[in-house]
Amino acid sequence: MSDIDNGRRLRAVDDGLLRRREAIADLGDALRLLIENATATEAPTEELIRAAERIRRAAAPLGERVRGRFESAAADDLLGGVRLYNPVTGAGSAFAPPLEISREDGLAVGTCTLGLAFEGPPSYAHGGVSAMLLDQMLGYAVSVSGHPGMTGRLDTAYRRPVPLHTPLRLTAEVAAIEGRRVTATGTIATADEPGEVLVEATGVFVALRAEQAQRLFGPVIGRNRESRAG
Ligand SMILES: CCCCCCCCCCCCCC(=O)SCCNC(=O)CCNC(=O)[C@H](O)C(C)(C)COP(=O)(O)OP(=O)(O)OC[C@H]1O[C@@H](n2cnc3c(N)ncnc32)[C@H](O)[C@@H]1OP(=O)(O)O
Repeated sequence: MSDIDNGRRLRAVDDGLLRRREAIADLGDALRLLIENATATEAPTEELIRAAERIRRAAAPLGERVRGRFESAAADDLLGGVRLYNPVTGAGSAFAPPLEISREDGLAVGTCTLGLAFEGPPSYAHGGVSAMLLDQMLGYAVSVSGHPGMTGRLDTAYRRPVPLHTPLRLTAEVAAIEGRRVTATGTIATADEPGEVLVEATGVFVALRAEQAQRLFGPVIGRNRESRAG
């Protein structure tokens, strides 16, 4: 195959991957709409019965070819940090708000709006959801600092309830690095009142020893390398 043919083939692969990622994000949007509407609905009972049938029919073809626990999604790039089904940030995840994270002057800043599916106390977010968002925020700050690790401890202080249907602003930053331990702190506030902290968290992330990483993730990383190569 000539270099030009090779280039065309590579571009076709890239276009195919891009198209698949867009399709996954679009399916994720549809699923999130479904979850929010199914949580908020006061439609007649007959409509609920019909909807359940239609949803089961729509789900069936997706279940015909599935991956197992140790296979990452074909459209993911594990080593490159692309995780389309991350339950907090993944565009393809039905559960994910999704939280969008970027970096602003060394600070990780996240934005999302929580719907009724995330309700704990009436009209406010479930406390576990706030902890999940902060775990991801802190984990992101720790990863981009170049010292990735797994959450060993996450302490959350719930100062005020987190309102649903309200744009939120989250922050996170690394506070200390001591050997394999990285401490990070983070907050949740509303976008309108970023100075009023609703929830704050401190997390300790522990870098894995090589032997630990191999034991926990060896099978997944091995398969990811194989699929990249082939
Ligand atoms: C650009 C790229 C962007 C990518 C973005 C990606 C974002 C991803 C975001 C993802 C976010 C989601 C992330 C998730 O959801 S991670 C999923 C949730 N976490 C887990 O499942 C972790 C389960 N636990 C373990 O695997 C082990 O216990 C770990 C790995 C944590 C420790 O292992 P191990 O037991 O072998 O450790 P060690 O005994 O050798 O101790 C080592 C050091 O660590 C200190 N220590 C240990 N435990 C704790 C503790 N609980 N509190 C405080 N400190 C602790 C210990 O004192 C010692 O310190 P020192 O004595 O050396 O000073």
